[in-house]
Parts: sequence; structure tokens; C-alpha cells
Amino acid sequence: MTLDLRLVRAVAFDLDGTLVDSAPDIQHALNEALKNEGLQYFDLDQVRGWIGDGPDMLIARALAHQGLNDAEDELRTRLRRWFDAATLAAPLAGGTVYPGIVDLVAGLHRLLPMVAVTNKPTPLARAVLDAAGVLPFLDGVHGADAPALRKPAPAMLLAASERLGVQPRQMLMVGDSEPDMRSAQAAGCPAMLVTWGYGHEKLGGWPDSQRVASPNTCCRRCARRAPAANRFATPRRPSCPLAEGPPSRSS
Ligand SMILES: O=C(O)COP(=O)(O)O
Repeated sequence: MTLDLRLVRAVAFDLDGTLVDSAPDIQHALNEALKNEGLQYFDLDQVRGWIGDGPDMLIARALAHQGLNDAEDELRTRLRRWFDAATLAAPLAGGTVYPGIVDLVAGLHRLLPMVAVTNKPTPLARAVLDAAGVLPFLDGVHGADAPALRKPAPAMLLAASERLGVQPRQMLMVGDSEPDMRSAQAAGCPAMLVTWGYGHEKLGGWPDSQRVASPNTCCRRCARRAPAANRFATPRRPSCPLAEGPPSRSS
């Protein structure tokens, strides 16, 4: 799909690896859960490679890595409870908001409605976004509260676009991983792959024109192409710098 940002009326952001470098908190929550059940725990690089499909898949990968593919549902449920409790107790203790993200969302929220579309369950996602200072700028948080919602399924993007009253082709998905890009394709949304997160290297064939290397560039691309007629009667200039030279054809 060609990326035509002139159509964009709303933006959907992935959370982990796009807005927030949450891997240290995810590692902490996973290891707390595993330790509480007397299981092997894992280092940050290992856990980072497992992020992207939500906590149930993360737990399944940690179990599989210690030969527990057949672990009972009760154990998985307990691990998930420990994981959720540890996340809610410290949503952003070790992780950080990526530099430039707060400026990006603070700048764009005057121009375009924005949502988070994440494979984290909604309560955990809201806690992290709140701790990150991003929640007040969002018009909705769509978390994968059931397996069928998980990206790459298009369900959350379709629900978000319907809720915002825009067509899927008018909602830009900004994410760092294959599930994000595939979900956008399945929903019929344009997509921008960020290169500061966890999964972009797995998408070697993704077009350069649909990659973005910094939140600032993402802000300029979206803001420059945002239509004059949007939901805000008097759009204000975003706080992120917009005057860094003319936009290129591919931006
Ligand atoms: O929690 C995860 O594994 C990933 O969540 P994301 O969809 O925000 O990247």
C-alpha cells in the first residue's frame, strides 16, 4: 500500500517498542511471576525478543524455553496474575518513554485524534501510558483483552477507526513490529514502521518510504500532511519542530 498521509485523519500508536521502551518492566514482571512459581527466569535481551504478542504469549515462550510447552492452564493463569500484579505495581519503573515521544503526542493531539492499539491488555496498557505521561493526549486505548483481538488481527484497528468515526484508510498505524504492520495491512490502514523499537529488523523488505527513524520525523510527516479540516476547529501548531526543511515526496 502506498503511504499517502494526505488521507490521514487519525493516528493509532503501538505501545511497547513504539511509545515506550518497556522491555525492562516486562522483564521484571515476567521474572517476578516465574520466581513466584519457582521457575527459571530470563535476561533482558532474551525477554526483549519475546515482546510483541502480549503477556500470554510472553509467558508461553518463557515456559517453552524451559521445556514446559505442556504446562497446565492453572500454572499459566497464576503466572499471568503475578505478571499483571507486578506490572500494575510498577508500570514504568525500569523502562522509559522514548525521547521525543511526549513532544510527538503533545504536538499531534491538537491536529489529529490518536489512540493506542496494543497487544497489552487494556488495564496494563492504561497504567503504562499513564506512567509515561501519554494517556491524557489519547482519545482511546485499545488493548488485546481477548486472543482474537491480538495484532496481527485487524480487530482493534477496525474498532478504533469506527469509534473515531474515520475510515480505516484514514487512520495511520505507527508501530515497531511485524504484528503492527500486518494488522494495518489487514485492516486497510496505512502504516509507518518506526526503527527505534524492538521488531523492525525482522521487516527487512518494508519500504524505506514507510519507515521513520525518530519521533520528531514522525511528527513532521503527520503534521505536514494533516488536512486543514479535522476535528479541531482551530488547530494549533504542534510543539514538535515542523520547519526542518521541505517535506520530501516520500515523507
Ligand atoms: O505486550 C506486548 O507483548 C506487546 O505490546 P505492543 O502491541 O504494545 O507492542
